[in-house]
Amino acid sequence: MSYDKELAAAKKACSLAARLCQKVQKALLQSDVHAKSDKSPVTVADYGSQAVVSFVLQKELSSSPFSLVAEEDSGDLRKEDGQETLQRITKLVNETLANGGTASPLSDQDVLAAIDSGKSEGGSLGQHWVLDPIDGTKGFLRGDQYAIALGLLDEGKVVLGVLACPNLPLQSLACHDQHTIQGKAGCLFFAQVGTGTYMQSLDGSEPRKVHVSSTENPEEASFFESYEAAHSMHDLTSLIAKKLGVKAPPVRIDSQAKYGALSRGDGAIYMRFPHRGYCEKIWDHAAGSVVVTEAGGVVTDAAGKPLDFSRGRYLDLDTGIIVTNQKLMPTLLNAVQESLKEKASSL
Ligand SMILES: Nc1ncnc2c1ncn2[C@@H]1O[C@H](COP(=O)(O)O)[C@@H](OP(=O)(O)O)[C@H]1O
Ligand SMILES: [Mg+2]
Ligand SMILES: [Mg+2]
Ligand SMILES: [Mg+2]
Repeated sequence: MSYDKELAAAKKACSLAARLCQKVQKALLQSDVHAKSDKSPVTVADYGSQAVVSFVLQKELSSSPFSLVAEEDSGDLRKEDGQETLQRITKLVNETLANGGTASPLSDQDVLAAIDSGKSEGGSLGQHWVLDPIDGTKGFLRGDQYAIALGLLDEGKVVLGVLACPNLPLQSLACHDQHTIQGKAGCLFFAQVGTGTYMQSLDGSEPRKVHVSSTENPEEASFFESYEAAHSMHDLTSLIAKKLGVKAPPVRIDSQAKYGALSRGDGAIYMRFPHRGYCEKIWDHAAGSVVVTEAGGVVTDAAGKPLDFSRGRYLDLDTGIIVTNQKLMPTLLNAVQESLKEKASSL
């Protein structure tokens, strides 16, 4: 089965959403940042990006039934003190759609409806789009890495993924000082199951096929992890890296830009170990995982099991997520399990 039509719509939707985000990041005002009920930040760009992607997908694929599992909802925008923010979002969405050649101005109500079409529960039957309108909101607020991440589930499996990374340079991160990483145009990664992973610049250069690093020697491998220590245990990853003999310091960047960078071989390993009690969401990994696996990589939980995207909005795992190439995976898995045991026995 080919998903060419869906892929074309997904690329268009993410590229437009990326433009909206770039505009907001340039002019970021403190008043555009709000705290959600779980205290995590959300900006007008998170909402605007979700509305743009949802609207473009529905317009481009109007003949197919539409189901979207997305991070944000419009609850706070419907409150009395959300009206001004909503108007700003509507204006941004309309400007972005008009610049992208998609006319028909949306009302505030249309924007609320577009955002709320992301309330699907997903699951193992039929097709569901999975969207993180801005993954790495904390990175976005710092002026660092973030991604618009869109995947498609078919019968519980991720069959396509698009990652728009507006601040990721086209050249390898290995050539950059990680504190000054900023790309001019940004990157668009896309993968369809069975056909490989491609990368192009967000302003539309010719796509090129990408592959994960082929290194078999963990000493030569560098590894990615979250910038935010609250999102992943940096002490545990440092123990694992030491066991593996990894020489390079960790590359800490926000968002699924890590999966994109790994898919083109900028580094060979990505490790993510949330603190106790955190439950991973499918939109934080759906697009990234297919981008990496189609580039020849492997994504598993810390027990070596593949990620199961068919169980609803959450991934049913509590230990962590590890990503690398096929040759390094057994060595990485060993080091992970030994380190987890050591950590448990030292508590
Ligand atoms: N305590 C926690 N542990 C692990 N992940 C967390 C977390 N709090 C938030 N996150 C997730 O980490 C994502 C960012 O990933 P990274 O750490 O790789 O930059 C966030 O996505 P959003 O920014 O879309 O909310 C959020 O879903
Ligand atoms: Mg968030
Ligand atoms: Mg996210
Ligand atoms: Mg997000």
